[in-house]
Amino acid sequence: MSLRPFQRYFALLARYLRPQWLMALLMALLLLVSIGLQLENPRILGDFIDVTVKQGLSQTLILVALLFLVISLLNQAVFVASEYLCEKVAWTATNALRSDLLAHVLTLDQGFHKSHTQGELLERIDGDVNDLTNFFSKFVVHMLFHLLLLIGILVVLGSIDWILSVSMGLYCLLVAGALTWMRRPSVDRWVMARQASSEFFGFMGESLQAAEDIRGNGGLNYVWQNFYQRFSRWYNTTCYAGWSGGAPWIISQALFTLGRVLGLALGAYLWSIHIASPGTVYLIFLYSNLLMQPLDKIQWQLQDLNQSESCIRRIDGLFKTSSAIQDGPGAHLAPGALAVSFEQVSFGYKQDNPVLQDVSFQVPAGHVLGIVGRTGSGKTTISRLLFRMYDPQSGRICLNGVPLTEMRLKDLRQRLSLITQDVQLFDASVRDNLTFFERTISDEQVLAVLAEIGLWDWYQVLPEGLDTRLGPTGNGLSAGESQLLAFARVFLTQPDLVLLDEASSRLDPLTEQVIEKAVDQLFAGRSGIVIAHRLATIQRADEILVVEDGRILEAGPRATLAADPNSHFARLLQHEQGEVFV
Ligand SMILES: Nc1ncnc2c1ncn2[C@@H]1O[C@H](COP(=O)(O)OP(=O)(O)OP(=O)(O)O)[C@@H](O)[C@H]1O
Repeated sequence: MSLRPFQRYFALLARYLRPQWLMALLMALLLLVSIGLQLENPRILGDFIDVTVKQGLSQTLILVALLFLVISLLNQAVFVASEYLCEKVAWTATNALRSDLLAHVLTLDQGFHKSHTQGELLERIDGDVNDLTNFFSKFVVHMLFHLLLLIGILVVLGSIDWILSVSMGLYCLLVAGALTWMRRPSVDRWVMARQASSEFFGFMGESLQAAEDIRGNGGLNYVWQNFYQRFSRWYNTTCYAGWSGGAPWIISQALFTLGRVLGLALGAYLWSIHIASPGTVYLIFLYSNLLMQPLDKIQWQLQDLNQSESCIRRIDGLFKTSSAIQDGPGAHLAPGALAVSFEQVSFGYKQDNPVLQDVSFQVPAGHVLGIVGRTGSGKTTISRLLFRMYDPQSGRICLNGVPLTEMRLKDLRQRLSLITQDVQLFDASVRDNLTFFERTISDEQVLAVLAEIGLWDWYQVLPEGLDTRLGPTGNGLSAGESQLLAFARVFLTQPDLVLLDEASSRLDPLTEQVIEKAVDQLFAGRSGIVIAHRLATIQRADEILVVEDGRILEAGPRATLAADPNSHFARLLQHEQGEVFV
């Protein structure tokens, strides 16, 4: 049998139990005490029988009975204390593992996140770890506890007669071998069951998120059908994995019965050759019975390990998934407005499906670039590349002449801000939603920004001011108000390059006018990129880029292009009446 899975288990255990070594030590001590007490009680019972046979009812008998009671009570108290410690150790370890997994998943690139549903990731971060609770607490402790108990029983049996410990020891080896051999096949079945559960939760997450659209578009039947199919698959694979553990259980019960018979037979044999008294024969029977307890528990733990192993494999796999976007060495960018350059950039979300081809343009520091183009022409992709959500397949992108790949991701993203039409709000206070949990931003700064962008009236009716909770996904805010909050965030972070991707698309003309003034202030002393369908929203742009099918159709200073009647941009302007879409 390969030792690799065990190396994996112990690496994981060592990593998450080491910080709690004191608690784990205490747990081990209680364990030893409990073993001692469990081994002592049958001895007392044996003495009780021998005293009864020799002396009949006597004071010694009462003392022996009282001792038996005290030790039983003590054993229960030790058991409760050790269970408490097990739970504590397990929760601390699994919580640390959960946060490490979450931190790792958050560093993974956009490509990874687009190819996994939120529900699936939740199940992998929480569901898989949840199933390891027993592994972290009971597995080690119980395996250790029951192995020690098993050794203790064999030693005690050896103290009666060596034949007892040798024969029962051989029997234990036989049972352990059989259980290990039967354990392997069901691991893969548990992996399938875990995958089916991730897919089920992935689907549920997606459906709940889109509940409004599904109801509105009559898609309930589709949801029910899929719910049923995925749930059936989860149920069937879990049952299949569970049943595959049934055969080892039945065989182990048969082996345990064999062990009890062996104990009785050995006791009878020793009694027949006058080595054992009736009390000792009973003692041998009790210890043989007691031997079944560690064997049974070890068997159950090995069953549980099947499930744990499937989770450990998946957790391992997640940890081994690395981001396609690697952090740069940390090139420094001078403070102030940033110049942007795209140099022959080509990119596709899939290798053989180019979305941008040979795109080159420059935005001098402090200038604003307007990007226009038809739906699906690649405008948003340009902003994603600038944020290094993805890396281009060829060409390079620079800020102030420094390639993005040379910069630390954190430094890069601190210098840029992006507002899109999809504003992500959190179930947190208005303050936290605006400052993105940054405590160094004062309330005065927040209030000044709210007044500046026309949200003062909205703020004044908030029941608890900045402490008002917005509720899940910004409950209670209109789409336009959410977009205004996104503007407020950017005002507070003071970036050096601002990207607006259809940022004012959900605002009414009056609110847009208010925001426009604020945006003029925002662009002062900064560089900007504005992606827009409505030409009116790129009035302030210095340069214009017209994109079509992932290529640059036209580029140049806005004034020059507007003045050239042959330019594509001028033709678009000529056709613009009110709201004309490009
Ligand atoms: N995550 C993704 N995975 C695969 N293909 C994508 C992904 N995002 C966008 N695309 C595809 O890339 C192309 C360009 O998309 P992009 O969002 O950049 O266009 P756009 O010009 O911003 O469109 P719109 O004006 O509608 O926002 C489209 O064909 C789109 O289907």
